[in-house]
Amino acid sequence: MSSADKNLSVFTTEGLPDISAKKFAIVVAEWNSEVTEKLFEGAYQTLITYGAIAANIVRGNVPGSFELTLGAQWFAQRKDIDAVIALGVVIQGETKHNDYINHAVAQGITNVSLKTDKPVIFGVLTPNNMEQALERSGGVHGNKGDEAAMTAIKMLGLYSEVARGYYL
Ligand SMILES: Nc1c(NC[C@H](O)[C@H](O)[C@H](O)CO)[nH]c(=O)[nH]c1=O
Ligand SMILES: CC(=O)[C@@H](O)COP(=O)(O)O
Repeated sequence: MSSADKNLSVFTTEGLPDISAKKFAIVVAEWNSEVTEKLFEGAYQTLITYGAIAANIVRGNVPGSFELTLGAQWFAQRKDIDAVIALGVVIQGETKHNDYINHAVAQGITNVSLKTDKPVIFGVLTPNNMEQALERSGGVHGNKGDEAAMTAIKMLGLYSEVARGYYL
């Protein structure tokens, strides 16, 4: 299923955990900031809508999506941070540069998540053009930022269930 078949801002919300005491870091790439700001707004608002406290949401900017990995790691290593959301937009250019960035960030974010044992969410759009980016940042296909925030919330819920022996 692609974003065209599933609106990124529509998700199931039953059984979400209480996140009022959870602390989130949102790392935002400055490249294509007209789009990444929309991703940030979506992620921030979704966290607030589902119970996060504004004072428990911190933001850090990085120059480009390639730097999201290290930025995310700096936050994820902090004891007080429960989940990190990495937001970026890598638009296809004339060369394969975008492929290198995309694969590095996807793998890098995965590594940070596993290394720190915390949800580190891949909120990176990899569109062919700006039109596709806008469609996925509050346009016809919803907002990847909303989806990224909801993913963080759901992963925290699963973690707390597993830690409490819910699945034994
Ligand atoms: N072209 C895009 C970039 N490029 C910059 C890199 O992410 C990186 O900052 C640079 O290579 C220095 O390490 N970044 C994006 O987020 N989006 C792009 O479309
Ligand atoms: C992410 C990109 O593709 C861009 O920075 C590079 O564009 P190009 O491949 O046209 O050099």
